[in-house]
Amino acid sequence: MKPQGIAVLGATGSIGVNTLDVVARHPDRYRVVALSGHRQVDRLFEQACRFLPLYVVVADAASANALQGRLREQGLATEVLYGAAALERVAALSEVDVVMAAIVGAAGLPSAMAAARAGKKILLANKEALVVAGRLFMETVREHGATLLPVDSEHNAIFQSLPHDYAGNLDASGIRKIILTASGGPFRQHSAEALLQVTPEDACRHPNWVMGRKISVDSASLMNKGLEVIEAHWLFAAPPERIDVVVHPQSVIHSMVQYRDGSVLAQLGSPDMRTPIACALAWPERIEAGVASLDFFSMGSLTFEQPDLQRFPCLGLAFASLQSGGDAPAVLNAANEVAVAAFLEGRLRFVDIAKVVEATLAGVSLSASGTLAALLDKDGEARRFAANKVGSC
Ligand SMILES: NC(=O)C1=CN([C@@H]2O[C@H](COP(=O)(O)OP(=O)(O)OC[C@H]3O[C@@H](n4cnc5c(N)ncnc54)[C@H](OP(=O)(O)O)[C@@H]3O)[C@@H](O)[C@H]2O)C=CC1
Ligand SMILES: CC(=O)[C@@H](O)[C@H](O)COP(=O)(O)O
Ligand SMILES: [Mn+2]
Repeated sequence: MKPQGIAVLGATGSIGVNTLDVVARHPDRYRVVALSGHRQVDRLFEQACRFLPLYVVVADAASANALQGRLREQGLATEVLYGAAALERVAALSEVDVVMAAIVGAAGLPSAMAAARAGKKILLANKEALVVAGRLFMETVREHGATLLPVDSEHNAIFQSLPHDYAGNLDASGIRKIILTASGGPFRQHSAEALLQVTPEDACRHPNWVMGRKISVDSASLMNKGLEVIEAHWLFAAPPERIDVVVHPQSVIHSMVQYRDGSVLAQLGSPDMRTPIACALAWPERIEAGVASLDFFSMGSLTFEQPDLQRFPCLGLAFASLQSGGDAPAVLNAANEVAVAAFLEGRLRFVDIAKVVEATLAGVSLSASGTLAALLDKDGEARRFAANKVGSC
């Protein structure tokens, strides 16, 4: 069997590194064609030396020139490209069969769309692409015969728990509800007063998962779960009222599908992203991912709670934006990206993230607009509004 060509966009991040860990276990199956990073050029250099891609992509010309020189010194033929257009180019290369979309934030949308337009097999970690442009992204996937496989652990669990021939109709498949599990994050048991004092380091200390800083803060605010509700809506054609969120602090059950006859199918596993990555890479086959089996006897109990929307309003805001439809989720996402960046830089309190998002949803005019250009314009407008709001918090 000829190895499949893979482009890992966001290779230097948490998902990217885990993807390369799985890929390295299967040199007979996968050949790395392209890797991208943004600021972590040293890490990208090491990855290029190990995986010998045809192309690497970095943020700017200066980094590209420096990296090209270092790679030449090593005798490597890898070509270094830079900028957003280069990400779109490598996502559509004829040598690429599979694109891992693992850039964080709305910045990952154009390259994920390019992969869809080129009819690639897309392993989607970048949930923000679906939050910003879910309808358009799903239409593009269908129109160009691309294959979309969810990598986000909850959506991968749902994908595994759905009928294999699921065609986007819950009723036709006898499904009552999609049940997303949430760990509750590092502040699950914090009082409202304690939340006033938390730091970026506290927020990035997730109880179960090791992840990038932006998604870690989203998990702490429950915005991650809100983004995942919107992601599930588009991936599985599930209306908001058919999506439930259940807090499950152990992160062993990664999500569930409840059927009409009372059955609930779930996917369980250790909290290790190599499992959903390997599942998506090899589907419908199963490959070794380097993840140990669950040890049921040492696991202790699995528990469940209601999410608390008073202390964690971001989840409610995300549901409300999904109900509003149109560009409201894009506005929610843009405001959240601005607020989270400000929090991580020490310019905003944790509790003010939700306030900035709420004010932006109320302050920016919302519309039913559908084109990518209109959504990106709205994203820019929402970012400017949110940045002003951060300044006045
Ligand atoms: N981490 C996890 O376990 C999970 C992550 N996800 C989702 O996967 C995506 C990636 O998350 P994660 O790996 O944690 O994030 P990281 O912050 O660890 O990595 C992000 C990657 O994107 C690159 N990047 C950042 N900004 C830009 C930009 N403007 N243009 C191009 N590339 C950029 C980074 O480059 P560099 O580091 O070189 O600057 C890095 O390679 C997110 O959408 C997240 O929600 C979903 C489920 C689980
Ligand atoms: C690993 C993964 O998929 C993350 O999105 C994870 O789910 C975060 O956990 P919580 O948002 O449930 O805390
Ligand atoms: Mn998730």
